[in-house]
Amino acid sequence: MSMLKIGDKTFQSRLLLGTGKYPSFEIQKEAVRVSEAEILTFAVRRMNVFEPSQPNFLEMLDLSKYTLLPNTAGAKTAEEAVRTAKLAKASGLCDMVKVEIIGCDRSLLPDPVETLKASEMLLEEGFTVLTYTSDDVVLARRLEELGVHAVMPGASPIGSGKGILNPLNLKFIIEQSKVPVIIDAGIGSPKDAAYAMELGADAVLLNTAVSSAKDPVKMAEAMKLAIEAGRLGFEAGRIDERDYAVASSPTEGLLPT
Ligand SMILES: CC(=O)[C@@H](O)[C@H](O)COP(=O)(O)O
Repeated sequence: MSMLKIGDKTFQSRLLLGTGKYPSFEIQKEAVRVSEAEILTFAVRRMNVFEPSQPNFLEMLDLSKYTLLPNTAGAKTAEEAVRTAKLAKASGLCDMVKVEIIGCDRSLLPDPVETLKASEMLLEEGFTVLTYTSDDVVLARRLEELGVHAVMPGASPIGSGKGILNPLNLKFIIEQSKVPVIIDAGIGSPKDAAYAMELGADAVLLNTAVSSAKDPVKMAEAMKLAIEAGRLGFEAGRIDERDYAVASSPTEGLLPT
């Protein structure tokens, strides 16, 4: 299977894992292990990164094995997002950042205007920028034109588990993009993850589907396998769909009955 390239980094795994809402750090650690994810995202403002007295999941990991992807969750404006990203960089975490600026408290959908602005500001500051966006095709193109290193359109609202609501928009975004497209948010089950990959996505970022599953460790493995299967299927090239049947066995040269 081909590798995933984001900015100047390459990855074997096409699963990016969020780090919130696990029942315990032990279960989370095991889920991360079996998922074989190499990129872990976490909300800078929720991780006790700057509070040494508080428990911090990152302390439990061998960080040399992972690329950390700090995200700006909690920011409502471009300026707040930039401040958060700079804080993460100053602490030596990573110069990659996931721009996440929520514009609606109920749907948790991103604010397109602030998202575009923050992405531009962070690119100017030299960050490797991965931007969480809605499945808006034109906005995804504008982000790519700015120079972001990956676009991350949502499948459906964060934590909803509704899966892919608009496959056509995702297909358009994938077709037009020269940077990686990472389907982010709303994945509910392995079938959604496989579908995203079969559409041609470069990777999937998910959190709730694993962390809140009855058995997060099993689900982490299921997601890993689904993403691998979906990618392989995409690379193999699926058959065309047709309305009428075509016999699977040859119809010529049959023995007389
Ligand atoms: C962890 C993270 O970055 C989330 O904001 C992300 O969008 C995942 O969404 P789900 O929890 O729906 O997978």
